[in-house]
Amino acid sequence: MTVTRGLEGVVATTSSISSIIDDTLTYVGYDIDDLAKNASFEEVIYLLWHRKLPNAEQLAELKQQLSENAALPPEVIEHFNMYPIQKVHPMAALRSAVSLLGLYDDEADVMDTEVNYRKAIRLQAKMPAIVTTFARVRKGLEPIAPKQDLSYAANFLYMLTGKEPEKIAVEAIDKALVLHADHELNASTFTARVCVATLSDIYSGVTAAIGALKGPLHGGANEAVMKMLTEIGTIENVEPYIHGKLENKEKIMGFGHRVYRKGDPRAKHLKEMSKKLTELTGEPHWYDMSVKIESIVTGEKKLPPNVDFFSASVYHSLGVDHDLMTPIFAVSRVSGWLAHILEQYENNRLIRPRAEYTGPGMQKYIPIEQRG
Ligand SMILES: CC(=O)SCCNC(=O)CCNC(=O)[C@H](O)C(C)(C)COP(=O)(O)OP(=O)(O)OC[C@H]1O[C@@H](n2cnc3c(N)ncnc32)[C@H](O)[C@@H]1OP(=O)(O)O
Ligand SMILES: O=C([O-])CC(=O)C(=O)O
Repeated sequence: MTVTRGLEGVVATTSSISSIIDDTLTYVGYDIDDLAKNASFEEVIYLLWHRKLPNAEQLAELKQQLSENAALPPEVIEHFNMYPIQKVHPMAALRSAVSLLGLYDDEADVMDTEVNYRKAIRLQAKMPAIVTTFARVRKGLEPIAPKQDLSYAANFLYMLTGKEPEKIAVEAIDKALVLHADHELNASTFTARVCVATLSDIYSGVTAAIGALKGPLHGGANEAVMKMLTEIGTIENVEPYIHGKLENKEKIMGFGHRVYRKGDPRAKHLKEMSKKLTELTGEPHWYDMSVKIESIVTGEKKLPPNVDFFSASVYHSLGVDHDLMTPIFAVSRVSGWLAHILEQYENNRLIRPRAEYTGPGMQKYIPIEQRG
């Protein structure tokens, strides 16, 4: 048996959703740079789910479906009061809430292409309300119902703050959602596909994927980057802090990638946004510190920043609580998970690799009274 640890380089499926070839990321053949500049998140959802950009009518229909389905069932809102919400990480709350949503969807276990598409809309639509309701309830604030006439990104900010968001904030969130929407067979997407390849339901697949995204080696890295920036505190402290970590063989969060070698094409967009937003908020030190960290880590370890590195200072500048950074990633990535889940159902085969056994050889059962 040949063991490929971490399945590095293993091609486990075909997919027509997104590709990473020679450090270029495309969604259905559209370069991420093109989409980041021009597309709205709703257009990207449509693209990932239908493999084509929507025309005006199709986009309007999707937007309407998303806003009609954006509100949470009262049972899901109430459940946030049923556990020690102050101690719970929002990713754990999101994971549980998505699982709970499945209990209130009469079609949760219906395996039919059209029904699965309807479930995808319902789930995508509700993700912002889950995150923002949790964020408000834990502060003792009333949840805010979604507004029908707002875009997906604007509604997220509106439900979070209760105020009509500024244009620049909406544009920043919208672009971040576009940039995070899909990424070939990353760990959380693979998790979703493994789960539904048993012909389990969409809610189970997305619940499992949220669990995988939560870890700091994957989506959880953006929150870890902000924690690092906060610990560093000043530009003068960057060098001793980063050198200390590298000397201790500790990882610098937000750097490195399993697939990209020269660099993550999404990072430059977030870097640009970080510069602009940190200047606007009068806190340019977050950007300056990030750039200095980047120059040390790329210089000494040859590791470029990934999507999570500059997104930390972007979200911080938008006033987002630091532990909501990974949930925002999930609000975007659920579009990719759902595209992959639907693709998996279309041409399913159980995903079941092998393990090379390294435990003891054949042993004979020993009755408990004879064991040492
Ligand atoms: C959305 C996303 O998921 S993007 C990734 C987000 N995750 C992070 O930012 C966490 C930090 N980065 C990492 O842990 C890794 O680079 C990963 C998990 C992204 C990729 O991991 P892998 O492909 O398995 O690489 P692996 O962890 O084996 O690292 C290879 C070598 O580079 C080093 N390395 C990799 N990333 C880093 C880092 N961020 N800081 C310092 N060294 C690093 C490792 O220590 C290892 O060195 P060694 O060969 O001397 O032991
Ligand atoms: O592809 C990966 O391994 C991780 C990543 O960048 C993502 O999921 O966006």
